[in-house]
Amino acid sequence: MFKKLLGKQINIDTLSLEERVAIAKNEPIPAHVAIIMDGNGRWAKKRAMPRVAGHHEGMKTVRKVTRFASDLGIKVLTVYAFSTENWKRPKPEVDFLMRLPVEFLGSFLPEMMERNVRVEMIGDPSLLPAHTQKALFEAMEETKYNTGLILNFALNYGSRSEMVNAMKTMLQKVQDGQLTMQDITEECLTSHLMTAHLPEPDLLIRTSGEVRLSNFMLWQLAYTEFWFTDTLWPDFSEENLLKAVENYQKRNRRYGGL
Ligand SMILES: CCc1cc(N2CCCCCC2)n2ncc(-c3ccc(F)cc3)c2n1
Repeated sequence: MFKKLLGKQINIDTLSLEERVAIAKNEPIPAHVAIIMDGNGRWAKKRAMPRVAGHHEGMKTVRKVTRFASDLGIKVLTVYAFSTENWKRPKPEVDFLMRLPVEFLGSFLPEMMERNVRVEMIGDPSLLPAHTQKALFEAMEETKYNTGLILNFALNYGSRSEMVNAMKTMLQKVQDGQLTMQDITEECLTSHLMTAHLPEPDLLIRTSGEVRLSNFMLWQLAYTEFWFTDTLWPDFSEENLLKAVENYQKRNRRYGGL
C-alpha cells in the first residue's frame, strides 16, 4: 500500500511493523474498535482438533490484540465474545466457553493492571455461571480506576434486546412523567443503551469471511467503517489489526454528508 510521507510516495508494505505503527500514529487512530471474532471452530476443524481448541486459541488472540490495541492508542476495544444465540450450542461447548473468562483474567489481569487497561462488559450477565460472573465482576472492580484502553466484552449480548430494553425504560419514564414525547430523540435512545458511556465504534472488524452483523451493536454501528477479512480469528495478528487501521485511515468518513 502506498502512503504519502514528507512529500514522497512510500510503499509501506516494505516497512517493518514498528515503522508502520509509528506512521499510523501520526494519523487519527480509531478511538473505538469493535470486533466480531469469527472462525474459531473452522480453525480447529482445519487442524482436525475439537472446536474448543479453536475457542482456546481465540482467547489467546484476544490477549495479543488487546496488547497491540493498547500500544496503538485505541481507547475502546469491544469484542463480541458470546451472543444471546450462542446458548443454543452443545452444553459441553458452552461450559468450556464459560470457563474462558476465568482463565483469561487469571493469567492476564496483572498485565492489564500494568497496562492501565479497564475491563468492562455489555450484555446480561445474570445467565452466566457463578464462576464466570465472579471472575468478571472482580476484574471490573479491580480495573475500574484504570484510565487506559477499555477492554469491553460483549457477553450474552444481543442488540435487538438491548434496544427493546432501552425503549421499555423510556416508555416507563414517559408513563411516570419523567420524560415527555418531545424528549424521545435519537440521543435519548442512545443514552439508554448499555454503550451510553462509550463513543460509537469507528471501525468494525469481522473475521473468517462472514459479512453480516449478527445482532451486534446495530444502532451504534450506523456510521462505523466496516473491515472484513477471511483470516480466522485464532490466526488474527497485529499485522491484521494494523492493516485494518491503515485502511481506516485511508477512508474519509462523511457521516452521511458530502
Ligand atoms: C464467555 C465467552 C467467551 C468466549 C471467548 N472466546 C470464544 C469466542 C470468541 C473468540 C475468543 C475466545 N472468550 N475469550 C475471552 C473471553 C473473556 C470474556 C470475559 C472476560 F472478562 C475475559 C475474557 C471470552 N469469553
